[in-house]
Amino acid sequence: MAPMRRDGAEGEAEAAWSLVVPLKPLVRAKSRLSRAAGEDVRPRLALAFALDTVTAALACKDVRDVSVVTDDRLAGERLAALGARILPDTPADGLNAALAHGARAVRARRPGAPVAALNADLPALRPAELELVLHSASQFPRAFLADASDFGTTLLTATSGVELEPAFGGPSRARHLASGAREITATGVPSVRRDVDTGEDLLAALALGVGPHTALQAPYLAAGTPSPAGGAATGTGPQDGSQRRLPPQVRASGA
Ligand SMILES: Nc1nc2c(ncn2[C@@H]2O[C@H](COP(=O)(O)OP(=O)(O)OP(=O)(O)O)[C@@H](O)[C@H]2O)c(=O)[nH]1
Ligand SMILES: C=C(OP(=O)(O)O)C(=O)O
Repeated sequence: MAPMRRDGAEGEAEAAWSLVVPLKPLVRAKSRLSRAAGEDVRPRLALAFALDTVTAALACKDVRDVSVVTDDRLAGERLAALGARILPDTPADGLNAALAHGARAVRARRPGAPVAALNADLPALRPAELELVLHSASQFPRAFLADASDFGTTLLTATSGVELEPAFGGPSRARHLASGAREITATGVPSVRRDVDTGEDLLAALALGVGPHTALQAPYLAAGTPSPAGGAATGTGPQDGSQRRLPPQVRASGA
């Protein structure tokens, strides 16, 4: 008998990854973007990144479901409306505890689930690139994808029956390598590696093409953000209302 797809139809088998996305309360999120975004735009950008990340993840055909671990009420409501499951951050003990909690919750419902932790700050994420990465990951018990700087990690996976053992934060590429996870070396997946921590990162994401939520926020950057040409923008910051407009490249939804 042909395997069942997640929509109940018969067809080609697909890996059914459960994704766990951690998200800090927006009031604290993306603190390194304060200078570039200003304090009013920063939490809105953090939410926009998460909405675009989760929208793209849910559109990936190898993703069965997305659970977001967050205590943020607004983010929880908006992400739930997209179709994500919201889990409170009950450990309240930082990023890795939140991810381990999310992975446990996923497997409490679906014991054999392959699980992937995905950062919430990937506003340029494209479903087809995520699919490529998850396909590579499915060949190893644990695997990870380094971020665009080759310093951190944007995605960590554990196939059925394998513990996730998340070790995110700072130089997590080296930590995940040392833990025995296999590094995913697939090329052509820049959107999955493009996390956004700084104004420069945001410009790089805009150049790749961001999702619609981020595109709505990105034009209103504070004057401290470097210009796309590499020079510093002039101005005195958001306090005096001097903000710079950048033309974001919005990618088509689901592209
Ligand atoms: N649920 C949960 N998510 C977290 C926690 N700490 C970090 N995250 C999330 O984990 C990912 C990477 O986090 P960080 O780089 O530490 O924080 P950030 O908000 O992205 O950026 P900075 O404030 O500039 O460090 C982001 O998706 C965060 O929202 C936590 O304690 N609980
Ligand atoms: C937490 C991580 O990401 P960030 O660059 O957002 O700190 C990480 O790379 O492990």
